[in-house]
Amino acid sequence: MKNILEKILLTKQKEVLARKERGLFFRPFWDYPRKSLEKALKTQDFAIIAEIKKASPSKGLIAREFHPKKIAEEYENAGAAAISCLTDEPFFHGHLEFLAAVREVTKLPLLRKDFIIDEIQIEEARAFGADAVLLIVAALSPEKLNSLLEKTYELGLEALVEVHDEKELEIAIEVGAKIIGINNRNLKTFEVKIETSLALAAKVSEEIILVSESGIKDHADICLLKAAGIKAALIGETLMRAKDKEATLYQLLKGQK
Ligand SMILES: O=P(O)(O)OC[C@@H](O)[C@@H](O)c1c[nH]c2ccccc12
Repeated sequence: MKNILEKILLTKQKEVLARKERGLFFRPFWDYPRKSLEKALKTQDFAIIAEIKKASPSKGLIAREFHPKKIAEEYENAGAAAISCLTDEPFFHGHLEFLAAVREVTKLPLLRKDFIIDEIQIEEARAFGADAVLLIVAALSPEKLNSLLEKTYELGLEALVEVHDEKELEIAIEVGAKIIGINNRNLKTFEVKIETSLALAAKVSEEIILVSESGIKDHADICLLKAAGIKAALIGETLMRAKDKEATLYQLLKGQK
């Protein structure tokens, strides 16, 4: 039996091949002023990257009503530092067009959240309005990670490099990642443990920006992260399920209404 990450990556390889056969089509959109994710994460006391995600393999359908532009506006009004938008179609019900739609309404840095295995997906990310891309260490050889990172910088984008354990963290540091996401969710088993972030944070030097990802549900979680010296979190489900996203984001940060 293949684990879910292996399944997703197989599907992704087919997607990339098909895209290459069709050729890239560019939207007429390219000189949008890029926003720095790094800067946005540094300027707040605790920064939240708010995620737009309709469904996931671990949770199924998360949001029945789904209007990416409206959600992006709510996130920006609520004081999110940046927005992450899922573009994977088969497993997360995302779309590249959601990214472009969100770009039209937000000035916040925008992250393309997908399983990136090929340079062409970074060109797409830029073409559809992203400022940054996610690169998952578990999905790539160190050589491929390196070349994707180079491509990212060459296109004027930034990368959130995702790790889940100490070995992956070492690789991320080795390739010079400036922003490292620690995924609390094991992509092979779906198990979520915030302790993953707490334990790995101690091994990272101050110049690197750490983002704790997945399973963050309340202010108590954020207090734990802060105590471990982590200054940013990527939050999807908790916000996507909230009727009042503004109030929920405020509660996450402040612990009260
Ligand atoms: O919805 P959550 O538990 O708050 O998690 C958000 C984010 O961390 C998660 O969507 C994620 C982390 N890494 C990924 C890689 C691909 C797709 C999705 C993800």
